[in-house]
Amino acid sequence: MAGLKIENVTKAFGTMHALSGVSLDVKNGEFVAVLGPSGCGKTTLLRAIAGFETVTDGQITVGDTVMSSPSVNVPPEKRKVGIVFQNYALWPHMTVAENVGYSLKVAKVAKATREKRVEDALALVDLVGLGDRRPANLSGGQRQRVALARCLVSTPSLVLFDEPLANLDVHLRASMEEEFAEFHKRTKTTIVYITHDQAEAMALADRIAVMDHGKLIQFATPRELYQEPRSEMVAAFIAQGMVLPARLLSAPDNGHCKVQLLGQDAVFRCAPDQQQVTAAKVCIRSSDIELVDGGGITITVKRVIYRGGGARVDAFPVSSPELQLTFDIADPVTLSEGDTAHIRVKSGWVIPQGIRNNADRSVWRVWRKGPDQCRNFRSGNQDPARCRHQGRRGGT
Ligand SMILES: Nc1ncnc2c1ncn2[C@@H]1O[C@H](COP(=O)(O)OP(=O)(O)OP(=O)(O)O)[C@@H](O)[C@H]1O
Repeated sequence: MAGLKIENVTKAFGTMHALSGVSLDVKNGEFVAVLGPSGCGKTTLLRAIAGFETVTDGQITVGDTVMSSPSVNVPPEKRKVGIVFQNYALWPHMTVAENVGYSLKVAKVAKATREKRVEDALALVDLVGLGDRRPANLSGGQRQRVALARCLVSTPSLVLFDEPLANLDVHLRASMEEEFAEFHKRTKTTIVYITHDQAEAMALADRIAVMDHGKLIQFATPRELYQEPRSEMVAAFIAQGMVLPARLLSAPDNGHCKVQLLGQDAVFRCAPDQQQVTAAKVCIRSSDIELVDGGGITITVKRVIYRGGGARVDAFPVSSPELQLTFDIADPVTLSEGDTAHIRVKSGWVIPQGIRNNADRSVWRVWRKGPDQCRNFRSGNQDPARCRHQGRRGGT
């Protein structure tokens, strides 16, 4: 197995930049998920790593070998990169063993060696004894494992998964998730796993690369993405965090800042180098909200959905009806639509404002691109802090 280094990769289709300055360092044996909304560039990145797409700029290295750059393009079959596709792509007229051993047969590997390697690959994915079956006589999960064995048989340097569970029903997905996790633990294969399903990415990956509009927004562990999102996009995308405006009342002290949120003072977690800005954005999770008898933030309940054991409540603060708050309450559920209630926000995270790494820099570009340079072209909001720092900050 080998590591993968993606340095400043850009891929343009005419004037359309499917990838813009993407950098990722995947360690040998690491499981990295690439996550993002539809059209963010996941498939283009996978195709560039596999060699199906050239790069316009930047460099892709597997182990010590440069595979892609504007002047180098190692063909896919010479990259030793295995791919597991969403639709399995198995030959229906071949047995499982024939499917798995096909590439070795084409490469004219001797029969005895071929059989041994097929057997070993089937053992790796727990399919011993099923070599004589045809794909039609396998379950969806077993077919996906045959596809994985087929890619492992040629001892790849790394394996790319292209939304491998997208075609499976919800129960099978859960059990395949477990199997992939177990497979990775056992074999320490370097894996790049493309998905738009964040639960899947969170469950499987050592680190997750969150992409948006062709850019890498944050590359971090699942826990860090959840607890310390470095941008509004990541905060809102991961586990549907609530992004709310707040006032920052103090400089960071031991990883915490005083904030004023919806008229209430609170102490939230913040980056140690959080800048002193007046207009901050904070991210809170439903578990950060608790009902209180009185005082706190007054809310109006918009919707209550019973979920067994309790309910999910959508509400808005009376002082800022344009905002939405979502939280869970346990049985017995006493709230209903139109009720007034009071909540307290126990904790939260101040979304950092500043640039510390490549992923953050790409967010900054988002801010600079609007007709007004201090306007976020996605949210349409203006941020005075961005305007103030604009003269100092680089990045285009
Ligand atoms: N060959 C191409 N020619 C022109 N534009 C392309 C081409 N391939 C991809 N794109 C564009 O590049 C952007 C990124 O596409 P890509 O397929 O990589 O996104 P994705 O994140 O995989 O999306 P999805 O999750 O929907 O598959 C999209 O806007 C897409 O239309």
